[in-house]
Amino acid sequence: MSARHAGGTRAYALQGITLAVRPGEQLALIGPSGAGKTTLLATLSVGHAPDGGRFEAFGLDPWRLSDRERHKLRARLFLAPQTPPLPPRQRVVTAVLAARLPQWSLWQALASLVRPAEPEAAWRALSRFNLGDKLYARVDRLSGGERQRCGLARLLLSSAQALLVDEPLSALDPALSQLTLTTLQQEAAARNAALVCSLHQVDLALAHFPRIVALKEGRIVFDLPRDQVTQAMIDDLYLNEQPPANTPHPVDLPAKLAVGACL
Ligand SMILES: Nc1ncnc2c1ncn2[C@@H]1O[C@H](COP(=O)(O)OP(=O)(O)OP(=O)(O)O)[C@@H](O)[C@H]1O
Repeated sequence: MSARHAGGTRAYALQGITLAVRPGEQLALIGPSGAGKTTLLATLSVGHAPDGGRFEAFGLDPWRLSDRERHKLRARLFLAPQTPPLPPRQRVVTAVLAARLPQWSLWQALASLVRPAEPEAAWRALSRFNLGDKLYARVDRLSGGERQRCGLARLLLSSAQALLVDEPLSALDPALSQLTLTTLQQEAAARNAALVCSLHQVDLALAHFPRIVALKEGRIVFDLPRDQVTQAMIDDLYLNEQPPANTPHPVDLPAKLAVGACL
């Protein structure tokens, strides 16, 4: 399977990806910035159409389904983006309960905007991420890490069977990082859901996940059980990710940059 983005150069963001994830399986996606982790998660969650090859979710090709059927299929997958799209003026309780929308009738959904339908369920989900005290806080008053966990609490309230999580720890301290990964893994195990989690923290990926998939420049570099991943493989994956020893002098700038052309 391959994928590219509409804008920019139309270069492939993913190329020749072969990946099968079984129910209940837990894997970490690692790789340098720009490797294609977010694009892969968006493709797996049926948010981004592949540009070639074959892709199936739960045995169905989502892009051959009707809009209605594809919508139904999407409810079986939950993508937790790195920055959750939470309406700023909403209360946390309402934002978290939005995960229930696919399970509610229109009237239940509208009524819940006025009076939250299941505040206890939202509180339980938030508490698992140590955020129960923010139940009635406004979303735009949360810190970055609190927003991130609020987005993950939504995942707990969904009924998805595939949990796709993009860099859940980017705004969290070490203790909360451990709690967050443990909670996600317990939840996935409890519902026998697949868990695919992109991480920049290679040590945590290796400590928590039995299968490690490494991406670089849109391709899978390795897909191995963690005990077969060596330090040399990791070093190689992140090779060239260090800042250059000599920052280019302004006179070396390409002509386009020098005149500020950005179109
Ligand atoms: N909306 C977009 N339009 C055009 N190109 C994009 C878009 N989103 C991502 N890309 C490009 O696709 C490639 C893969 O990006 P992607 O965000 O999937 O990488 P990533 O591994 O998640 O990176 P990071 O770790 O920095 O989040 C990059 O070259 C990026 O510049």
